[in-house]
Amino acid sequence: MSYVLGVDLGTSGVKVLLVNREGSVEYEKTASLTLIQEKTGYAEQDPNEWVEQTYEAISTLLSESNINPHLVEGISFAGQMHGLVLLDSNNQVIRNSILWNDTRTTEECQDIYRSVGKDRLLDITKNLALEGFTLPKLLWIKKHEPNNFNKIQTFLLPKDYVRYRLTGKLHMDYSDAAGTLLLDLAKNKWSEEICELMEIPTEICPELINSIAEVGTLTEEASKKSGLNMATKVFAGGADNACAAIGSGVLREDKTLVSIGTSGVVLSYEESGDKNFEGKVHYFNHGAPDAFYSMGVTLAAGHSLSWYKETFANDIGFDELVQEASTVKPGAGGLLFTPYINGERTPHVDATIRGSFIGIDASHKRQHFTRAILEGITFSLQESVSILRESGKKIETIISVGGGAKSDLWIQMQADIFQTKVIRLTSEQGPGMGAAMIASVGVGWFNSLADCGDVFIQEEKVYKPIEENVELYHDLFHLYKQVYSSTNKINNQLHKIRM
Ligand SMILES: Nc1ncnc2c1ncn2[C@@H]1O[C@H](COP(=O)(O)OP(=O)(O)O)[C@@H](O)[C@H]1O
Ligand SMILES: O=C(CO)[C@@H](O)[C@H](O)COP(=O)(O)O
Repeated sequence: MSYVLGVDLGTSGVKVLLVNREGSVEYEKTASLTLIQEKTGYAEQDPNEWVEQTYEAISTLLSESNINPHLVEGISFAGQMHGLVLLDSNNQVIRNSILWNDTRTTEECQDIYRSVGKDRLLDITKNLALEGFTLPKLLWIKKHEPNNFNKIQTFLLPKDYVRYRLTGKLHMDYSDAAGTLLLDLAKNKWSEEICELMEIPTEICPELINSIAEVGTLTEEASKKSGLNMATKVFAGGADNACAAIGSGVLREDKTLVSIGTSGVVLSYEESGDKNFEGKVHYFNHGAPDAFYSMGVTLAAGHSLSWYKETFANDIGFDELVQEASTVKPGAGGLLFTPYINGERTPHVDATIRGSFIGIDASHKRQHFTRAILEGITFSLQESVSILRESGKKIETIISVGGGAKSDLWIQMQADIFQTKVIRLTSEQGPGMGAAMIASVGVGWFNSLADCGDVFIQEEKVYKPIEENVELYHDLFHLYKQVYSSTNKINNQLHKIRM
C-alpha cells in the first residue's frame, strides 16, 4: 500500500490527512494554531508556528499510524488565503502574518480605488478591494511599518511559506495569488499596472506555478523534523477553498459547495474567468487547471461558534454544545444572531459592522443562543447562495464540508435554509482531501483530478429539506436580512468606542 499526505493549513489548526490509493483517509491529525487578536479588527498568526505545527502533525501522524514513511509518495498543501508573509533578504520572516480576517486596512482599500479605479481593478483582478486581501496589507505595512516594508525581498501566502520551509523553493500558486489583488486574471501573471500604480516593487512578487506542479522534494531538516523520507515528492497545492472545490468534486458547472470553517464560503465552479459579477462575489482561479470559481464569504462563520464556545461554554466540546441546540426547535425561540463579529464581506462589505443577538427573551437558555448562532451563520451563507442564484446559477445540490459538516443538525439546517439537498462526504476535510488529490495526480496514480475524484470522493449521507422548517426559515430569513440595515449605523458609532 502507498499513500499521499494532504496538509490543510487552516486558521484554527493544521490538519494532515494520510490517504491511500483508494482515497480512504487512513489517519488524520490536527495541531492547533493560535489566533492573535491584539485589538478589534486585528488578526495575526506566527508563520513559524504554522511550520512547527505542520511538523508536529505529520510526525505524530506517522508515529501513531505506524506507517513506514517510505510509503508516503507525495505531499501537497491547502492553505488559508490572503495572509501576508514577509521575507527579508535571508528569507527570514520579518513580522507576524496579517490574516484574511484582519480588517484594519479600510484606508488602504480606498487608496487602491483612488489610484487604480474600481472599474479598472475589477477589469484586471475581477475582485473588489476587500480588507482581507493581500495588497491592502502590503500597503498598510508600507504606511505604518516602513522599516519592515524596506526589508521585504519577497512576500508569500501561508501555505506557500510552509511549503518553502519544507523544500527551500519559493513559489506561489495561481489559485492563492488570485486572492492578492495583484494577479491579472486574464493574463495569468502579476499585474505590472497595479504594482506600478500602488508603488509595489514587482520583484517582491514570487514565481507563479500551477497547483499540480511538482516543486521538489524535502530538505534534510524537513525530513528530520517531519519524519518523512527526503525523496517524498512535493506538489504546489492551492488556496484552501480551491482545494476544497477539488476535494468535494466541484470540478464542473453547477457544482456548488458550502464550507463552514473559521470563515464560511459558498463556492460555485466557473468554466471561464470572463464573467462579470460586479464584485458582488469573489472570483478566483480554481486549483484545477484553466478553471475558476465564484464565492461568497462570511468572515466569521465557524469563528462565531468557536468564539461563543470559548467565551461562554469552554467547559464542553463542540459536539455537546451543538447537541444541546438540537433540543430547541427551529427558530431558536425567536432569537436571531448575525455573525459579524469580525466585520463582513458578503453581501455587506463593511469592516465596522459587528454581530447582534436580536429578540433576547428571559426564557432563553444557552441552547437558544447556540441554535441562533448556527441559524445566523447559515442565513448569512444563504445570502451568498441567493446572489449566485440571481446570477443564473442552478443550485439544486450542495456539498457541505469544513468543521461545520461534522454536525447532523447543522447540515440539516443547511438543507432547510438553502432549500436544497445537501451532501456530506465520507471526509468533511475538503481542503485537505483536495491537497491529497493534487499529490495523487502528481505522483501518477491518476491522469486527472476528475479521474481521481471519481475514486476518492464518496458520498456519506444526503440531507433533504424538511418542508415545515423550510417555510419557517423562509420567513425568518427575511427578518434576518433586516438586521444589518437596522444596526449598521449604531455599529459605526460603537466602532469609535471599540477602537
Ligand atoms: N463537532 C462540531 N460540530 C459543529 N461545528 C464544529 C465542530 N467542530 C468544529 N466545528 C466548527 O468548525 C470550525 C473549524 O472548522 P475548520 O474547517 O477546521 O476551520 P479552519 O479550516 O478555518 O481551521 C470551528 O470554528 C467550529 O465552529
Ligand atoms: O478569506 C477567505 C477566502 O477569501 C477564507 O476562506 C480564508 O481562506 C480562511 O479559510 P478558513 O480558515 O476559514 O478555512
